[in-house]
Amino acid sequence: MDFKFQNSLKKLPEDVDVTTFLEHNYDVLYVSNGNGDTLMVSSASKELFGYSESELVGVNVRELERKRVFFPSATLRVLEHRSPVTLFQETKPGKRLFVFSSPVFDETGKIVRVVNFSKDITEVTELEKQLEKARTVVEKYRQELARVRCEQLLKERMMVIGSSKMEGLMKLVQKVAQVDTTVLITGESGVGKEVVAKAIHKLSKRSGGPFVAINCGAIPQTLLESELFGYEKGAFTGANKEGKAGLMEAAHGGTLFLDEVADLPLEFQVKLLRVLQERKVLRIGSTAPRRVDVRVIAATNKDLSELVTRGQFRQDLYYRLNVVPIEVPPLRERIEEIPLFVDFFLNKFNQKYGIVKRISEAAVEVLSSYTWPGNVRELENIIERLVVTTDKDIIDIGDLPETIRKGTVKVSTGSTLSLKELINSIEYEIIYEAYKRYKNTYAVAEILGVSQPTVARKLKAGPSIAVKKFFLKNSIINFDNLFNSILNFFHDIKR
Ligand SMILES: Nc1ncnc2c1ncn2[C@@H]1O[C@H](COP(=O)(O)OP(=O)(O)OP(=O)(O)O)[C@@H](O)[C@H]1O
Repeated sequence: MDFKFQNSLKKLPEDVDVTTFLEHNYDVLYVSNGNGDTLMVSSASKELFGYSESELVGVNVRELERKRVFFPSATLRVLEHRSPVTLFQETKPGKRLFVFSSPVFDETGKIVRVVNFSKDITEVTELEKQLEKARTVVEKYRQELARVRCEQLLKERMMVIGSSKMEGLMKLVQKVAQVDTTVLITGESGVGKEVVAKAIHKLSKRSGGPFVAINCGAIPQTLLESELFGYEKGAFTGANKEGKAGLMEAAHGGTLFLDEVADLPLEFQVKLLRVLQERKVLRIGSTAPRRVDVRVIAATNKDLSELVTRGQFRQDLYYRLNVVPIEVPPLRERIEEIPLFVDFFLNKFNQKYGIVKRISEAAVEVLSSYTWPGNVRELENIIERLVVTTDKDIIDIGDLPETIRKGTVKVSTGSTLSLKELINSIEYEIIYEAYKRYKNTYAVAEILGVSQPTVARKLKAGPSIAVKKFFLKNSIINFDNLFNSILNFFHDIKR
């Protein structure tokens, strides 16, 4: 009979590289007739199917599939679709085969043979499984390592993390540290944006590499390009004779921290964007770009999206930097951390100046009720000043600067609060303070001489929106501050 193989390769799905498959020798050849009866199996059949050639010849592949000698049967799929198939097959002795199966037609288009070439991939599959297991183990170790490193940060007392807000932030930091994505850290001045950037670097696989911080606002515009990208020898008058690598190259293998990124001039933003996209820098005066492997973390205390709207920051660069945004909350939103910070900085400056100063609980309490417009940096500066200037061993309330002792933040007389709203805010604060102490609206009602429903209603209503805005605007967070602020307010009015 005149058999001819269909020109089957052209009809295969594109992702199946059968040529490569056939070039690599197969382990078993299996031939059936157009009815699915086994005509011939090569000698590996005993090992791969659990049956010898003589046991299989004459048996129909439907029966063999039903008995799970092999499953699924490639021959049956070929008979069904009248075209070649490739599939993975499990066999009775637990082997896994990759099967390429093709029909053979006679002149009338009838399938007269189905030929299977099978490759034993059991070992490969086993290896893949082991690899997957190994990957899972590595991933577990990686996560564990990140956790240990994070603990280390705390143990080495590198940073204070003591509020639910900062704990949540650190969880995000641990996650982003594992991947090389660009991060944009936002937050008021002095909240610890650089500290967070350093933590990301420390927790990442780049921790062995450099951490290069650039204050984009502090470098004169004319020097930005040479500072960041470097220059070749003789690139411009006054340039170093040997040429110089820029900070970008200095950060190779590590992390580049672009602080105050909003201060970059627009023309320079285009150049930076190109470098970030291509990961290559071109030194001034050079024509050969150099590859740089850096992870970029940017920070700003400005609203970049607002600057984009105003056309002062390039939108494309904004998107490039704002892949993962992290917002560091101001110190007034994590006041529970203030005693930890006091302790942290006291230790730091005791060590720096080789002295042993302590601080009274009462002084810590006063420090904790101040609103810290300058955030952590302001608190740090004050502790340093106290350590250096206080004569006694124990720093007490009397040693604190007057502004902090009074707990006041200057209130501008341009306030829009009416007298009624001021009275409302005082009333609310009194009820709220009493409720904090007695934790019972009936007790509060009795002490303040009002009815319980009044207490409950006023507590539920809270201060008016105008009062809340007033509080925010003047950074008032507690009763002492409020009271002092209001006194100041009246004082200013009287003058
Ligand atoms: N969580 C923290 N633990 C310990 N020190 C901190 C922490 N946060 C901030 N600091 C300290 O406060 C000071 C200000 O922090 P940092 O420079 O990171 O703030 P920043 O937000 O980057 O400020 P800027 O907006 O001015 O660039 C630094 O001396 C830093 O060491």
